[in-house]
Order: sequence, then C-alpha cells, then structure tokens
Amino acid sequence: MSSVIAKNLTKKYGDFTAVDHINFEIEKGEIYGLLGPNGAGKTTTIKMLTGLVPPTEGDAIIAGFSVKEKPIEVKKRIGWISSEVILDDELTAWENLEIQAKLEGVKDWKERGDQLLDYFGIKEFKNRKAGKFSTGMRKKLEVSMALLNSPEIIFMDEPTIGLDVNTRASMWKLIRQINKDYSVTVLLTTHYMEEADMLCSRISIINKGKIIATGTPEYLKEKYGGDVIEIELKKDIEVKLPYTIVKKDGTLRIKVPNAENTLLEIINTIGGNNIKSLKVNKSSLDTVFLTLTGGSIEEEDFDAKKFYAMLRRARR
Ligand SMILES: Nc1ncnc2c1ncn2[C@@H]1O[C@H](COP(=O)(O)OP(=O)(O)OP(=O)(O)O)[C@@H](O)[C@H]1O
Repeated sequence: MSSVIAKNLTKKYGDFTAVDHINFEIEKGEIYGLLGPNGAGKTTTIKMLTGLVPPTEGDAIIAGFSVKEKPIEVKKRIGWISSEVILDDELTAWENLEIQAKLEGVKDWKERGDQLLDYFGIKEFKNRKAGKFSTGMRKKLEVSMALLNSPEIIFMDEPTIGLDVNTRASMWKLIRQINKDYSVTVLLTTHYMEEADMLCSRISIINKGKIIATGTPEYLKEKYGGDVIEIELKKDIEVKLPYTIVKKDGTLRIKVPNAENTLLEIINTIGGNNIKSLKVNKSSLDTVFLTLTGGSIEEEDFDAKKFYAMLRRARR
C-alpha cells in the first residue's frame, strides 16, 4: 500500500518552474529520500505534499487523500519537521507540545506527550525551557511534536542540516527507531549523499525541479556509479581513452569502473607533466549524481600523497 503518491506535481513561481511534473510513490513503512542540491525543489515539494503550498499542476495522494481535494484529512495524518526553527525557546518542552496539540487540534494529547518524552529520554526535562536544550534534545522534542497526532507519515525537511557528526548519527538512529517503533513512513529531504545512502530504502534524485533517477541506493550506484577521475590540464590536448570523458573549462572528468586500476593508464596517456591537479571521486551517490548531471553535490578530496607516488611510478 502506498503512503504517498506524487502525480505530475508541479510548482511555478511566475515563469520559473521550481518543481517540474514529478512522479514518485512511497510504500507504507519506507524511509524515502529526496536527494538534491540547494535550490533543487525539495522544500517546495514537501510544502506541496503537506498542503502548505498549492501545486500549480498535478496532485498528491497522502494516506489515501488528495492534498488538493482534502487538505484537512491529509493534515490529520501527517507530521512535519521543517528545516527552520519550530520550537519556542521561551516555552518549556511541555508547553511546546501543548501548542502543537492546539494547532493540530489533537485532543487527549497529554498521555501520548508523556509517553513520547519518555521514549526519547527527555521526560525529566519537560518543564525546562526549550531554549536551554542541547541540539540533540531539541531534535528529540521536534520529533515528539511531529509524532503527537499519531501520524501515518512524517515529512522531514533536511533533518540533519548543520548538525555535528555525532548528533547527525544520533538523528539517523532516531529516524530508524521511530520508523520501526511507531510504524511511521518517513519522507526526508537531504543534500547529504551519505545520509541518503545510510538511511533510505529508496531515493529520488532531484535536480532543477526534475526527478532524474529513482531506486534503492544500491541500484543507483550499480546503474550510474563508478569512480570519476577529475584532471585539470596544464595545456589543452585531445585525450583518447576507452572511457566516458566530459571536458569542461580545461578539466577532464573521466568515468571509470575503478580508479585504482585505471589511473596509471590515464596518467600515461595524458602525460604526468601536463597534469595541473587530479582528484578522484570514489563510487558513491555523489558519482551517481555526477554521472546524471555533470555536477557534484559533495566532493571527496583526493589523497595527494598517493597520487604523487603513482605519478613518480608512471614517469619511470
Ligand atoms: N516563494 C517563492 N517564490 C519564488 N521562487 C521560489 C519560492 N520558493 C522557492 N523558490 C525557488 O524555487 C527553487 C526551489 O527552491 P526550494 O527551496 O524548493 O529548493 P531546495 O531543494 O529545498 O533547496 P534548499 O535546500 O536551498 O532550500 C529555488 O530556485 C528557489 O529560489
């Protein structure tokens, strides 16, 4: 059964198309990722799915209800965590929950509120002002608020943006736990490749408002992955190699099955003296993105020591 079905969902702002006829389907119980760089249209998509912004074209069926026709029914069945601040720092954790219950019209919320704070290990701080919470505790409170109305689906817009590595890892654990323990479907947006890879059962890659690929991380890496070697040339030359080469502004992007096995051949062909810099992007969702768009969200620095050792060997 599907929790979310997006059908030709489109948002235009004047002449600009922020989200362009996107289609995807999320099964009940999935952790689904919308992965894309800044400005790709992720937030706009979430806003349309949660009924905050009306689509220009298309529709979405959320928990069986059309967001266009039955936005109130949709809102009753979803939780939403924005990438912006949603807590009132001057109110206690409990008062923040109370406001959430009032805003969403959740009656008899107190028992569930207590149970949620207990589940997340912050019950003893229920009377502490949210402004005094650590980042991790704030996230737990935000998730408690989103779960207060017992939603079928939670939408999380960039849930770990700006978090340090440890808090990010705790958040991933927490998302997995609520997905299992509260049987809640999760749709999250992210521009972190690793996050999508670690957390999501399936991903749609979104770029410039369009979905350009959908599948499990494993499928996407197998279909579009491979290592990408980026070489900045000192002098522009014609390079003939049995691999896909994209040339842009004096830099070659060479897609190879495996960088370690092909680097020497490539350096020998180009000539070590003609290489200004070299970088290897190992197979990851980043290389998938690179293959699909020619651009990159995150880049891995190449190990310069290893490179120069190889270069020395190639020159001998
Ligand atoms: N209210 C608006 N009016 C005009 N343009 C908008 C509006 N909201 C968003 N946009 C534009 O739509 C595009 C998609 O924005 P959106 O916020 O959905 O992207 P995103 O993938 O969530 O990126 P980010 O992580 O930077 O928020 C951007 O170019 C943005 O400038």
